[in-house]
Amino acid sequence: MRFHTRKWVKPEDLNPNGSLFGGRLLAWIDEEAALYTTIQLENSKVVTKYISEINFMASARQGDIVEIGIDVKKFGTSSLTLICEVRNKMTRETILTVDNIIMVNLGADGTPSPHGKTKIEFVRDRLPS
Ligand SMILES: CCCCCCCCCCCCCCCC(=O)SCCNC(=O)CCNC(=O)[C@H](O)C(C)(C)COP(=O)(O)OP(=O)(O)OC[C@H]1O[C@@H](n2cnc3c(N)ncnc32)[C@H](O)[C@@H]1OP(=O)(O)O
Repeated sequence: MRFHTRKWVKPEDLNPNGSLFGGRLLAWIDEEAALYTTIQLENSKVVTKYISEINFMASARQGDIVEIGIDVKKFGTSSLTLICEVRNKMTRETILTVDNIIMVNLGADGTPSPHGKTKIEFVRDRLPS
C-alpha cells in the first residue's frame, strides 16, 4: 500500500477529549479516495457510493502526523473498490482500516459509466518519455 498523503493534526481537528475527531478523519479519507479515483480513472466526475465498516483501533493527538494509505482492491465496470489504512507516524500505530470503499465513475449525464481501466497506472507512465 502506498501512503500518498500526510496530515498534521491541528487544534481544529480535535474532539472534546483532545484526540483526533473521527469525522475529520473520515472527511480526509473520502477526499483522498476521490482524488485517488479521479487520477486513476482520469475523470473528475466520480462519487463515493459505499464505505464499509470502519474499525478505529487507535487515535492521534495534536501535533501528530497521520498518513493515509490507499490501494485498489478491484477494478469493476463503472466502480473502483479501494482499501484504506491510516497510521500514526509518531506512535507507528494503525489508527483505522477500511476494507471497502466503492467509488463510481460517472458519465456526463451523471449516471454510472464504464471506466475501461483494469490496472493501477502511475502518472509517470502516462507522460511521454
Ligand atoms: C487530474 C486532477 C483533476 C482534479 C480535478 C478535481 C478533482 C476533484 C475530485 C472531485 C470528486 C468529488 C467526489 C467527492 C466524493 C463525494 O463527496 S461524492 C458525494 C456522495 N455520494 C453521492 O452523492 C452518490 C449518490 N449516489 C448516486 O448518485 C448513485 O447511487 C450512483 C453512485 C450514481 C450509483 O447509481 P446506481 O444506479 O446505484 O448504480 P449501479 O449501476 O447499480 O452501480 C454502479 C456500480 O457501483 C457498484 N455498487 C453499487 N452499490 C454498491 C454497494 N452497495 N456495494 C458495492 N458495490 C456497489 C455496482 O456494483 C456497480 O459497479 P460496476 O459493476 O459497474 O463496477
